[in-house]
Amino acid sequence: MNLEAYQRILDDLKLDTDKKYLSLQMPIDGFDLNERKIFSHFHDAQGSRYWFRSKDGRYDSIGIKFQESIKRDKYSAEVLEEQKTSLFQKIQQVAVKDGMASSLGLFGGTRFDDKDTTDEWNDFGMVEFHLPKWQFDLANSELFYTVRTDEVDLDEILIDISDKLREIGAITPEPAQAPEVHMMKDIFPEEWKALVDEALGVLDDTDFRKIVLARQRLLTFKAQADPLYLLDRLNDESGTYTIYYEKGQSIFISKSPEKLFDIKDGVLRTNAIAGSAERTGVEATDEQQKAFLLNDEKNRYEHELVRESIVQNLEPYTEDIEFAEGPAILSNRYIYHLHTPISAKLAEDASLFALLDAIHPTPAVGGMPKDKARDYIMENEYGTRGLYAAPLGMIHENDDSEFVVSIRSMLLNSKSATLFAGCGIVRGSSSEKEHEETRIKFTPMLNVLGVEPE
Ligand SMILES: C=C(O[C@@H]1C=C(C(=O)O)C=C[C@H]1O)C(=O)O
Repeated sequence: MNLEAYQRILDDLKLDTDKKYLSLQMPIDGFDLNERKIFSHFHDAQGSRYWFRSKDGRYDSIGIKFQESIKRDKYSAEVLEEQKTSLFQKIQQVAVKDGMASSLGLFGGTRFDDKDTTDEWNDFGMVEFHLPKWQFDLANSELFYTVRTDEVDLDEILIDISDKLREIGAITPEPAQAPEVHMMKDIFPEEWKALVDEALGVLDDTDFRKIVLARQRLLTFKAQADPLYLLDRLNDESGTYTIYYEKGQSIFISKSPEKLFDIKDGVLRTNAIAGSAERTGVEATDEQQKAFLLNDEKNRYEHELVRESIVQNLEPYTEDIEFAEGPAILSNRYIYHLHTPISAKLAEDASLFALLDAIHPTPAVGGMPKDKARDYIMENEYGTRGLYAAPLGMIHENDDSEFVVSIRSMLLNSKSATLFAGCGIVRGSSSEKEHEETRIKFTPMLNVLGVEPE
């Protein structure tokens, strides 16, 4: 950080007082920062923080203190586009140096559906994207510091920021303790199996082809879980996304293997993921598991439904859709999936929020046909999905973006955690096997909580 050179840029800057915010972009490579130190330093901002790290490392972004948010109670692509445009218009963006790598982003997403609830999801709105005061881009070692133009002092700001960064860099946080589990139980396990059997009946009798049904496991703790412990544990599983999202009194966490889509320079990339087999950790067995998955008719059928449906949903917004003919194996720590990468060039007039609406929920987490499956889930599943299986991620002014399907996830409120896991029900599924598959899918979140899976 070359403070003198950056100060010269600010000395020449004309502060635009018509804008509400000034957002300064600066390198932070001279400071020894990580998520643990940053969260530890900003503990007072609990309830207004996020960490988002993508699978391929393009994003490793931490946001502290939401300054302003795009919010809606009902999803409307048009209104959200307008809100996004008008939020970015309120910001004077200044880079203290040329040629920096990243751009200011908003973090957030939507709930799975608009089921009206007054329950444990209350802290998270239907649609919310946040502009944080501090946005650390750890992937590129850059910081976006966003303040109100009527509060900024251009002579002091750089010194204040660098003092703060030095202070954060010097922190050695205490080792954090796992939450002590008081009770762990599955929510309505038998009723869930009965619901799967009922859904199988519906699949036989109608044009329904797939319904994804999720269930929950509840854990209670002796005391509230320590965010620093959870952050440490989130580093434990590579090859997945990391979402850690605090809002009000709640924390939502996901270790999803599944990208919804990303957009860079007008090209959209997504993938079909469906079809699962346990990864045991025993090499010979795991080779058999993979071979089984690649050749199993039910899993292949389920996978093709998902791929077909994604391609169909993308068609109105894209040109030149490309994907491989057959699926490959996606290996996660506890589970294998079938997956097919898909890419397409975005049409000139494609809108980000319209695309989001068109793609979500993919049949990997909703079903087919999409709208009927969503209604079936809303009416029949126990509880509310909220952010489980919902799209969460980062968006930018130019529509570059990345969204995750927030599965392998949980909600923490006060002294409890609710874990979510679902699986695709197609003709030929068995409620016992699906119950077992969802049990395996709880493992990543149990691992984050430091709880041995049974
Ligand atoms: C719905 C979940 O997982 C989804 C369902 C899958 C399946 O049924 O085979 C596989 C991967 C995910 O797309 C979940 O983990 O909760």
